[in-house]
Amino acid sequence: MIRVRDLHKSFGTGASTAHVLKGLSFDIRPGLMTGFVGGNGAGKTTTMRILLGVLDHDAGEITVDGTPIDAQYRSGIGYMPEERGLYPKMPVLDQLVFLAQLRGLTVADARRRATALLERLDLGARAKDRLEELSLGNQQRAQVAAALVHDPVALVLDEPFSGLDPHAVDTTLAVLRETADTGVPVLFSSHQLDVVERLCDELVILADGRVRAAGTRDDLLAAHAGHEWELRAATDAGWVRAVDRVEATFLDGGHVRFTADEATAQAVLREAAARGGVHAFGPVTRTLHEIFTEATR
Ligand SMILES: Nc1ncnc2c1ncn2[C@@H]1O[C@H](COP(=O)(O)OP(=O)(O)OP(=O)(O)O)[C@@H](O)[C@H]1O
Repeated sequence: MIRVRDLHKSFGTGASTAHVLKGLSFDIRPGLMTGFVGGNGAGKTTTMRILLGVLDHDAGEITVDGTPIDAQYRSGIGYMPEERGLYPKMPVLDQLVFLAQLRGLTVADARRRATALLERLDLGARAKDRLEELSLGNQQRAQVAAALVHDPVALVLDEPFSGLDPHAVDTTLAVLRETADTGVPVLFSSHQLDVVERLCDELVILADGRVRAAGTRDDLLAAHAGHEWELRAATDAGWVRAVDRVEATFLDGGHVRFTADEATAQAVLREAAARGGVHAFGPVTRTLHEIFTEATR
């Protein structure tokens, strides 16, 4: 497991110092896909660069299975940087083979792995094309292949799904999922909450240099469930406002939303039934989008 603890990072000096990471802590578990989400400038790319060692941190600790991360482990990480980084003029297959060789694979193994990956990512037919001849979405897939080609010990991917059509998202996801299933920790950042919600096992929500919420989607939904209820009564529900330990958050005729503990909510339900009937009643379910908006406010 990769463990990030109390990470701090500032840019600049004196009055222009920007404290970007302010004690960031989270885990990237082996075999799971961890989605790293946060608004623009939250510190996702900075954190990933520190993980890869291309940027130093000011304080804090990163460990892998309990020991401080080192250059050897870092050299085995598959990284897809925000600024991308393949050569536009070089054929796709050739540069994947080159990258894999740089990471220690033999030419034969490099070629075998690169060819298989391109096939898996639906890019087999473009293997001999120069990168610049590919559409942006296909270039993106080639970047994913580049992060995977050397059989990485971990994956750190900055916005791997941006610009991909839904089919390409699914294809890429399947490849990443297979990699995670071999026990590799996978961290990917994304602005697309719907994509993250669908694709990742765990989420880390970042705001203002700190982790604001983390866990599985269900953990987050449960932790932020609050105690809000929705009642659709057959008759006017204005009386709910006067009930002890109840706070109405929305009221329109027989439709009311209110916060209350479970027992009080059940008492409201019984009262509504006695007053003329109930069409619907239940807890208000939150969306991940609402949780994200609240956590990053
Ligand atoms: N080399 C640098 N020098 C100065 N400031 C920097 C540097 N790199 C990042 N920053 C600042 O750090 C903050 C966090 O940036 P970072 O790129 O990590 O955010 P992010 O969460 O990846 O954002 P986005 O989603 O927009 O890519 C920003 O305010 C950015 O301007």
